[in-house]
Amino acid sequence: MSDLFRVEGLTKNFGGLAVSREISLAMPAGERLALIGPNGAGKTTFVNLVTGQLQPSAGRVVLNGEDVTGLGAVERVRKGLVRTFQVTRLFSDMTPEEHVTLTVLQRERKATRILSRFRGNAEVAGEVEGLLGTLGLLEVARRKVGEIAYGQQRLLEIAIALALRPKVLLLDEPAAGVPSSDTPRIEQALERLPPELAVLMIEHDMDLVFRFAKRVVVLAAGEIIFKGVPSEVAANSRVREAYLGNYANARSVA
Ligand SMILES: Nc1ncnc2c1ncn2[C@@H]1O[C@H](COP(=O)(O)OP(=O)(O)OP(=O)(O)O)[C@@H](O)[C@H]1O
Repeated sequence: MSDLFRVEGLTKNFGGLAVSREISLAMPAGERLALIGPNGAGKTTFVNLVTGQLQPSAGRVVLNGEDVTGLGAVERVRKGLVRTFQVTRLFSDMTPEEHVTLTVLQRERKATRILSRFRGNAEVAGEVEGLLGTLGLLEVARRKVGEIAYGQQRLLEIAIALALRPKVLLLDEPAAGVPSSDTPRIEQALERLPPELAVLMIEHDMDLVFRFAKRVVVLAAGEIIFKGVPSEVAANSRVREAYLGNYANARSVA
């Protein structure tokens, strides 16, 4: 019962198609969990069910012992369930500093129309600087988002999510679309996430998954087919068959 977060029997049907089938898993504070699986396995649907973008056909989402299944996405964010998206949703004419400042003000329910008034607010500015620093974005804090590297844009999404003070953070493919030369930057930023935060990451980059995750959950056809530590996952025959075969063979993982 010490789990910070858990889902029980989470099920979603689209018409006759079962996209999530009785998914149950729990995360303690400080968790670093990777959710992997082939395209169409239902990973994004799962995140949508957790964060309230979708309502389940059956099952529960429980945060800090509270059943939040009936709550909408905004209420869940306020309770600490926060996500990033597979594709960036930023304003190209605004700077990282402005994005994060607006998010902090929104969280505090301050009027965001008067952003300029808060620029000089030391408390807000200090928090924003800390968040941008955690994600390695201080050097581009005042550049327009449209002018910074795509990898930095993905990191800014995480900074924005952190500005909402999550307890559970769901990262939907943080390295998707990022050139491989930039993935170390993403990896370093992920290492600096607050230790008490529970993080669930969907990712196809297996090197990143195996370096980041303490535990791995494998989804195939809407169902969990494996839960375990990274060293076990590559050796599991069901997982190799469903997903990892090519990766494991390429790396000679026994
Ligand atoms: N709104 C919807 N209506 C009907 N089917 C849907 C809907 N959303 C998703 N699906 C189907 O559910 C299945 C799971 O999709 P989902 O996007 O969750 O998979 P995924 O594991 O995130 O895939 P990817 O790795 O490609 O992002 C797919 O077959 C998809 O076509």
